[in-house]
Amino acid sequence: MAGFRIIAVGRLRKGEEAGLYERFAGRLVPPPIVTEIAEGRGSAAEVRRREASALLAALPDPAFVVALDLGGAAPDSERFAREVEQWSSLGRPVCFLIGGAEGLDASVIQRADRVLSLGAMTWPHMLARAMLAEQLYRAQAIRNGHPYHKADRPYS
Ligand SMILES: C[S@@+](CC[C@H](N)C(=O)[O-])C[C@H]1O[C@@H](n2cnc3c(N)ncnc32)[C@H](O)[C@@H]1O
Repeated sequence: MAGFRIIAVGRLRKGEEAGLYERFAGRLVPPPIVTEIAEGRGSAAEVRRREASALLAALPDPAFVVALDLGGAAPDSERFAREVEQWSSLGRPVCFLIGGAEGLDASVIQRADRVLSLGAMTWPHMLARAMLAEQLYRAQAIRNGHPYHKADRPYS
């Protein structure tokens, strides 16, 4: 399967979030390519707009864009694994976009082919990056029948 790209606002500094991200991203074959966008300045709307221009400019052509946003659909892990496989079969670079403290601008949501929620709670963007890496690794485990994913728990 071709690799994923993560285009995210902010710099992941050495620390616990980076360790968590590396733990899962390092198990992905191939590991994701990460592009980091500088945090915008100004009012919340300006920040979103500036970050949106940089995020959209960083997209390769013809990207399949998955925007991480609270307003998106929240599939379970098995469904996410199936979707990831389907997106990967399109022959387009699959790019996950993660916003900064002010969230993603409407223009990014409009450009997205899919808007993905990690649940109804708001997570810090660096944690969202690590959680995305974990779910991509889980999707890989589901696809490969690896025991990392215990499909029947907690019900069996
Ligand atoms: C601190 S959050 C932004 C919060 C902002 N007030 C909003 O409502 O979008 C930073 C980024 O992390 C990601 N994020 C945080 N929680 C998320 C969730 N539950 N689902 C999907 N993405 C999330 C999104 O990309 C978001 O733009």
